[in-house]
Amino acid sequence: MWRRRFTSLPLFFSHLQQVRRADELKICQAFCTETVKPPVEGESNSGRNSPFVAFVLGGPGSGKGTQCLKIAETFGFDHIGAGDLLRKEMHSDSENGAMIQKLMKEGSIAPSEVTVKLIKKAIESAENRKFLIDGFPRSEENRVAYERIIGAEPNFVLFFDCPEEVMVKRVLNRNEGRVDDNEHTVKERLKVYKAITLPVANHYDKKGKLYKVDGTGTQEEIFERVRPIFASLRLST
Ligand SMILES: Nc1ncnc2c1ncn2[C@@H]1O[C@H](COP(=O)(O)OP(=O)(O)O)[C@@H](O)[C@H]1O
Ligand SMILES: O=c1ccn([C@@H]2O[C@H](COP(=O)(O)OP(=O)(O)O)[C@@H](O)[C@H]2O)c(=O)[nH]1
Ligand SMILES: [Mg+2]
Repeated sequence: MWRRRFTSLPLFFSHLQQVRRADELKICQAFCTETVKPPVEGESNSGRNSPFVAFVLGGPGSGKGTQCLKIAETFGFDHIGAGDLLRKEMHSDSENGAMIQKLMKEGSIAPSEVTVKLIKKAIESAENRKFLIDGFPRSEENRVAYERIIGAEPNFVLFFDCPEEVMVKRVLNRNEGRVDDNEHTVKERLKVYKAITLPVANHYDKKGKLYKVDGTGTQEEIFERVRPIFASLRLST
């Protein structure tokens, strides 16, 4: 049976030397509380086998993908990049391909049912039961759709806090041939992020599930801020 346990609280706090007291309280709440919503019949995978899920949020270029790779490698999580799933769908023969490309170019958000369906499929097809869901939910509508279809809230939410000018610089230097890595789209994406995605972070903050990490500095420096959070998890099957 899949169960979550948060053990060794003293060890956990000793790891968090650089973390402010308020954040310690938040992360403690994050690991100690969990609300599981009643699932919609036939749509949910919640229950005894529900996976351990961390949403990873932050603006465009805040370093979500980069840090997820490190977390996945170090702590054995599967990394589900919502944007990566949509790009894969866009490059396939899917009926949604053209629509996704248009939305990405505009910096808009894809319909929830499309993204949640892709995420659900990725979760269900994995052997792993620990997931980082990177870049999702991007709107309150995304969040509600996920919680309804998956039938559970995330266990906690990691949030990379980064100044706009740093994020823009990183995006414009990303050089991965993405349709949205240009000055016009990044400006649109920042507007969408502030108006539509930040309320999702605020929602989880109010529930004590948000863990905010300073997203500035080198990749290694940032990972050293992230490491204690995951090092303190005690998951058992
Ligand atoms: N700490 C960092 N310092 C400098 N560049 C970074 C840092 N973290 C990531 N990058 C680079 O910035 C770009 C955006 O990072 P990425 O992880 O894709 O961010 P996000 O997924 O949040 O959009 C990538 O080219 C990445 O290599
Ligand atoms: O849940 C999601 C995730 C991504 N996107 C779209 O995909 C783009 C790129 O997302 P990604 O997470 O790859 O971008 P990042 O923040 O990593 O730069 C976003 O601007 C949206 O257009 C979306 O619609 N829903
Ligand atoms: Mg990314």
